[in-house]
Amino acid sequence: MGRTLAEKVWDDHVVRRAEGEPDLLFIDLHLLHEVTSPQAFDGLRKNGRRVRRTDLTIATEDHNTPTLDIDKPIADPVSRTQLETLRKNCSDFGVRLHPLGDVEQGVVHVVGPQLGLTQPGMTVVCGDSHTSTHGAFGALAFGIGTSQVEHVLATQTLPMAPFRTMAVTVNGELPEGVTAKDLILAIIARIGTGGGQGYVIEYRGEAIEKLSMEARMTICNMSIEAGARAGMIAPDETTFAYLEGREHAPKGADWDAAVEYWRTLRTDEGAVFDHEVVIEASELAPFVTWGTNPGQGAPLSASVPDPASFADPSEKLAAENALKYMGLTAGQPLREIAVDTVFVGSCTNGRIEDLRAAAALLKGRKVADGVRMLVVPGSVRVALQAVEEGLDKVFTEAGAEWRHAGCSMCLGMNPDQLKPGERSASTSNRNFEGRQGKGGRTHLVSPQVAAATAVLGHLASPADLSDATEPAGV
Ligand SMILES: CC(C)[C@@](O)(CC(=O)O)C(=O)O
Ligand code: SF4
Repeated sequence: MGRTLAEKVWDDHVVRRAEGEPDLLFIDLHLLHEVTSPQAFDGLRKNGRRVRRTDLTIATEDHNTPTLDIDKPIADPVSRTQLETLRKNCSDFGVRLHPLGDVEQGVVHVVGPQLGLTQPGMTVVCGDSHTSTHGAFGALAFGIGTSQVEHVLATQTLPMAPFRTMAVTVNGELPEGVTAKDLILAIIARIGTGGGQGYVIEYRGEAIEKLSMEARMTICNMSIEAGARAGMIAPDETTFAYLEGREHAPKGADWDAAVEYWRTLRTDEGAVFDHEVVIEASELAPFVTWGTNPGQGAPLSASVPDPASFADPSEKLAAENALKYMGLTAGQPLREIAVDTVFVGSCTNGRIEDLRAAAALLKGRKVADGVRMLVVPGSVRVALQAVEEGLDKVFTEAGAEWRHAGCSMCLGMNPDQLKPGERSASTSNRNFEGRQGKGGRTHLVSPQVAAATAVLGHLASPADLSDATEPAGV
């Protein structure tokens, strides 16, 4: 029987297989950041171990870093300790580090692909659940815990329990104004935040093949929000074009050999997935979350749902609690929800394509009075590219704040936070209670919806900025 893409990559990395034991996989790329690496390095020290493959290991600073006054001492003592500890660990163990201020610094899941480190057919791990981002390249990429970070640092291998395979096939084409973010939010709403539990999801179909690499990264990034171990998209000409010439991508004859192998990384005809989901792209519309998990979302044209409409008792209770925390009323049109903050950034939507999309809508327009908009590039390279294209000027002239690269307001671990009761439209990936700051309320949106919302001051889409029409969505 044929094999799926995920099974092929897995099989190519088994270094030990024994009856009744998990396979031991070789890890091609290990990414580190300041939050989930300190204990792992301490474990190496305690056992007198070194980092087995420093050439396959790279670190960056992103979660605790400020996005303003980056040349000043880090004010917050916890953040300062996290960053100083990472710097000492990387120096002590000989691990490459791109620290705050370095031209290659940025959010770890933006930096890996941009350096050409993430490649088709690789196994990629990081102590971060959004490592699934790298599956956009046809890599088997997944988040790991601190003890697993230590195991990989020490051995460059990882014992892994087997996974099931799920195909999410998206037929047709995304309608105008409907983006990869709307698609992944709709998929999560469809299968639920636990629907992907134990699965590696392969996204397939015409609509997926038409996506850029940035859009594919947005999709794979949020696979974890459906509970999936990883998300993958088969590499193709779009992938190769993105990678060719990047710093760590193969060159010359190595490039040719690599592409020859990468072309084999496709699910075989006749291969059977454990589960299949089919989505009609034409039915989709701009999507926003109303609740406190990424699965509590709906088309922007809809209204806040009535918790009584949920048949499942746990979903009903979750909806009741969510509306309470979010300060929303059942039946309230989502377009009538006013926001005071808009955040464009994160490893979900902080790349140059995302900034271009937001800038295109903000050009010649103003951020609404009373709305604070932060635009935070996913990396310094993205920021430099944006400046070269004049996007920073578009944002500042519209009244938005143009910041330095980092995770920023995606999570409340650095100065960029919501105050209690503040409400944001955010291009990040999690809307949990307090995610962006204690008492903060988060609506997950695409960069396009974020920009339209910033201009109008309430959840809105590009169609609301003009007399364009858009599908209502399902
Ligand atoms: C909390 C932070 C370290 C993290 O990056 C962790 C994770 O994704 O696993 C997140 O976005 O939640
Ligand atoms: S941008 Fe957000 S989701 Fe991504 S790694 Fe940083 S904190 Fe995690």
